[in-house]
Amino acid sequence: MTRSAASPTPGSAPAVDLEALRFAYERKGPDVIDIPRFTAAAGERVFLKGASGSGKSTLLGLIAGILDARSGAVRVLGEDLSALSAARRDRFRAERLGVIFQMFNLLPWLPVGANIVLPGRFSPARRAGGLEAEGRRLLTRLGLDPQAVWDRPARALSVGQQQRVAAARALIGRPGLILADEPTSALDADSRDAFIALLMEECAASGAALIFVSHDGALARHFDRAEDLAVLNRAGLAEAAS
Ligand SMILES: Nc1ncnc2c1ncn2[C@@H]1O[C@H](COP(=O)(O)OP(=O)(O)OP(=O)(O)O)[C@@H](O)[C@H]1O
Repeated sequence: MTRSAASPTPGSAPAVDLEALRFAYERKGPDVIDIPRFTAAAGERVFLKGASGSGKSTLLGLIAGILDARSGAVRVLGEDLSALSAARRDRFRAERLGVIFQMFNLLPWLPVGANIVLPGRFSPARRAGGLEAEGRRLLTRLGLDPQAVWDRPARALSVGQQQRVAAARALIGRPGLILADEPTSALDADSRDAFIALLMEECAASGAALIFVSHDGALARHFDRAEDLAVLNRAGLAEAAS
């Protein structure tokens, strides 16, 4: 289901470059991920389709440096993650990646605005420019009124609104790569299409690559390229999951 690929910026490292990547949750357990090769060019927006349990969140965890590969290479924005300590990987993630993960929810007791500008606390690189102005601009673009929500605790928003706040937080400070794990699951079809269109525009404007995973193949048409995890991942979890 490969579509036309975006042209990479000449001379820039791929956003993601996986080679002979294998991962298991248990030391002697079966592979959950077995991907011979996967690359996403700088600035490329890639859709990864996979059934529930096919390894989507696990793969994003490996690309984000949250999980350690059993073997193989995970290169992200030119950095070989296996060569970094866990602490350096955490810093790399804070400085260079934007994540919209099911498991990385907002801090519920913090106001929306504080959640959005949080990446700037951990990374000088993402502090450049007016963080608050940029956060308010992103919220507006994502269909939320900053006046109304900036000072409200995140937990007071609906799940769909919280997903949009998480998107603004991921985009702030122009990270080189955005990882998104089913960020539209709480949205109706119209809001979902609008959300994806805006996410794509914001990634294009900031030059960020995007890896977006979902079980919903209908979303593939929005992206530069679409891949099926059942084909990419030889661990063969998809049959078991479907
Ligand atoms: N912490 C864990 N420990 C052990 N096995 C796990 C763990 N997390 C996931 N798995 C297993 O790894 C496989 C892939 O899970 P993963 O969460 O990556 O799938 P997914 O495609 O993201 O699923 P979903 O769409 O339902 O979120 C599944 O068989 C799952 O049971």
